[in-house]
Amino acid sequence: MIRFKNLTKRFEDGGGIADFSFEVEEGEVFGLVGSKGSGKTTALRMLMGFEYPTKGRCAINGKDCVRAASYLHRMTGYLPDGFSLPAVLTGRQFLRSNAEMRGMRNLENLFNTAKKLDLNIDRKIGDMTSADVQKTGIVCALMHNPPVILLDNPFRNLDSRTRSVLVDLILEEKEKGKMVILTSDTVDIADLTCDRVGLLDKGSIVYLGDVENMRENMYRSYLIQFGSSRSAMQFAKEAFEIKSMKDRNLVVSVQGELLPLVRALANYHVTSIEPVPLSLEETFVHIYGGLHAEHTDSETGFFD
Ligand SMILES: Nc1ncnc2c1ncn2[C@@H]1O[C@H](COP(=O)(O)OP(=O)(O)OP(=O)(O)O)[C@@H](O)[C@H]1O
Repeated sequence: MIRFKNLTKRFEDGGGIADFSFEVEEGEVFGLVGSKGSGKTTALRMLMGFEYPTKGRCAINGKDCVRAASYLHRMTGYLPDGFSLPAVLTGRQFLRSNAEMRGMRNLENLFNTAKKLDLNIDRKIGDMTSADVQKTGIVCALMHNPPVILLDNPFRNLDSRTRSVLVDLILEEKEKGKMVILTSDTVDIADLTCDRVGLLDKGSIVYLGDVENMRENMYRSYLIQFGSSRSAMQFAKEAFEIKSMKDRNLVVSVQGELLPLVRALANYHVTSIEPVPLSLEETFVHIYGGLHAEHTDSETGFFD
């Protein structure tokens, strides 16, 4: 189990994290979601023992993350955010040297993961695209089959096809009983992969709970194109929240269940429906405003 107990880190610039207290179990994918500078990287670096807590502690399987850092590194796969790799090495050379450092003999998992991600490991890292560098980092984090997986912004730089491969890889790890924490600055990624999420705002967890629960309460908006502007105007009179209207296009918002919207649309000639992504701010307003947080320490006012 990964355990945060009142974990607090305060940097000189006032940033950091405040009073994290939660647990992540085996077979669970936990998402830390927040905007830039909200403390996601700090939380993972503290699990790696790279930063000393100002207060509180974090532990993995009962072992303190600072005191037992080198022991814990052996059982952890860590993908840092915005890392750089040695440009002169090929992917294969880099991954092999990491495998050697870990004392790995069987490289099957390394090659399989690279293959799933469609990564050519024989290219020089200096000649790789940013997506391939990210894939190399992901292979490095997963290749030794670690029970603990910490992925900082893992979907960064990846195209939509690779994103869905990575979602499958993460879900496979979960099925194997791994403990996974990943970070994201968008809720949709967490929605696809995580069992639970913690929404971070300025270093504090403002909402912690099941993705299922978040999804039920989540607002979603759809851009709906009708066959004619007359149909669009007719639909606008139905009992749905219309965010905007232009010619035969409506942006409609719904909370939770989609079925009522789908049922109502069945009576109209609709030519296309596209989801409109919510900004993190909108998500915060709807989720934080609409739900009682299971745990929130923002009122401790550490950063005040
Ligand atoms: N080593 C450090 N020294 C000083 N301040 C730091 C350090 N690491 C992080 N901070 C500060 O802590 C805050 C949180 O940073 P952090 O990198 O954890 O946020 P983040 O949510 O991961 O952001 P991003 O999405 O940009 O990666 C920021 O205000 C940052 O300036």
